[in-house]
Amino acid sequence: MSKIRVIIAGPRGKMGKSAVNMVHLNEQFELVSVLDHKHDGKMLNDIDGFEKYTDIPVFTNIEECLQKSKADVLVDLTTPEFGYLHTKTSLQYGVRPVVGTTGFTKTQLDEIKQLAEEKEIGCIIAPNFAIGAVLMMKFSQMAAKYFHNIEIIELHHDQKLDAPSGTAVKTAEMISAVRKKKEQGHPNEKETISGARGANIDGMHVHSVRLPGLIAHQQVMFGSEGELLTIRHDSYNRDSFMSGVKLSIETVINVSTLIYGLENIIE
Ligand SMILES: NC(=O)C1=CN([C@@H]2O[C@H](COP(=O)(O)OP(=O)(O)OC[C@H]3O[C@@H](n4cnc5c(N)ncnc54)[C@H](O)[C@@H]3O)[C@@H](O)[C@H]2O)C=CC1
Ligand SMILES: O=C(O)C1=N[C@H](C(=O)O)C[C@H](O)C1
Repeated sequence: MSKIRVIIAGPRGKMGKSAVNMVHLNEQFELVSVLDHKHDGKMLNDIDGFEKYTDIPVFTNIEECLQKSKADVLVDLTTPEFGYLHTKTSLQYGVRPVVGTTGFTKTQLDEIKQLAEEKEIGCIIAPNFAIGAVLMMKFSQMAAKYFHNIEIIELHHDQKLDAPSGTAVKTAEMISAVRKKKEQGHPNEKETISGARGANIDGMHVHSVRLPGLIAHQQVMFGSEGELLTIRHDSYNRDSFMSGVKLSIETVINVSTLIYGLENIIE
């Protein structure tokens, strides 16, 4: 069987570095190029820390990268603004996106879905690639059938650009799909300082903590009379996300629509 040809966008980032290594170590994948916003025309092994990855060109222009690389899959681990541009352009060129980048709006997700369906090629957008985090979301969805009072607390490193996290938004969406419509807290509740009750997604409140030293953590708290259920997941390093990236690359080759969330592909 021929190898799956992969481009990684954002190779020098925290996630990008782990993804470059994972693709390099997997025999069924071939890293054909990387998309960066610097180092155009260089080879990846010219960049400090990447000496062992030979014969991999660096592009800064997405269209040139897609035209020259003959790739099957583009893995995007960049920023909300560029991740969206890369995903759309990749679909336009018939290269299947696997997107870990978070912070897309609902409208952007709808546009991407429409484009993937028009082009009849797969696209996977996974707000969280860690299997434990996907289980945390699924368990939260199960618990929400029995506990209707829910607060979500997500905790991340202080370099994160988007808040709330993609995982928190996805968790709230999955809960909303099974929970009767409900506004959390007292009906007459008033914030004396704006933001005190966090973001409100379908009546659920989401609190974003940003601190150096943290990686990626979330707890979903379910309160009821005399009891509290807390479902928590912690990622302690970026390798925790790599089995999900690998599964997504393998899966995106065989689908022809947008899959939003790894819970739709893990059994
Ligand atoms: N789905 C998941 O499981 C996970 C998703 N993420 C998301 O992945 C994204 C990246 O996260 P980190 O690696 O922690 O961030 P980071 O800031 O360490 O890396 C982002 C990289 O993107 C690069 N970049 C920026 N603009 C670019 C452009 N126009 N073209 C190419 N590269 C560009 C930057 O140079 C940087 O190296 C974020 O949106 C984050 O929320 C992070 C961890 C897990
Ligand atoms: O920026 C991060 O680090 C992470 N982002 C994703 C999110 O927004 O949920 C996934 C994970 O939480 C790490």
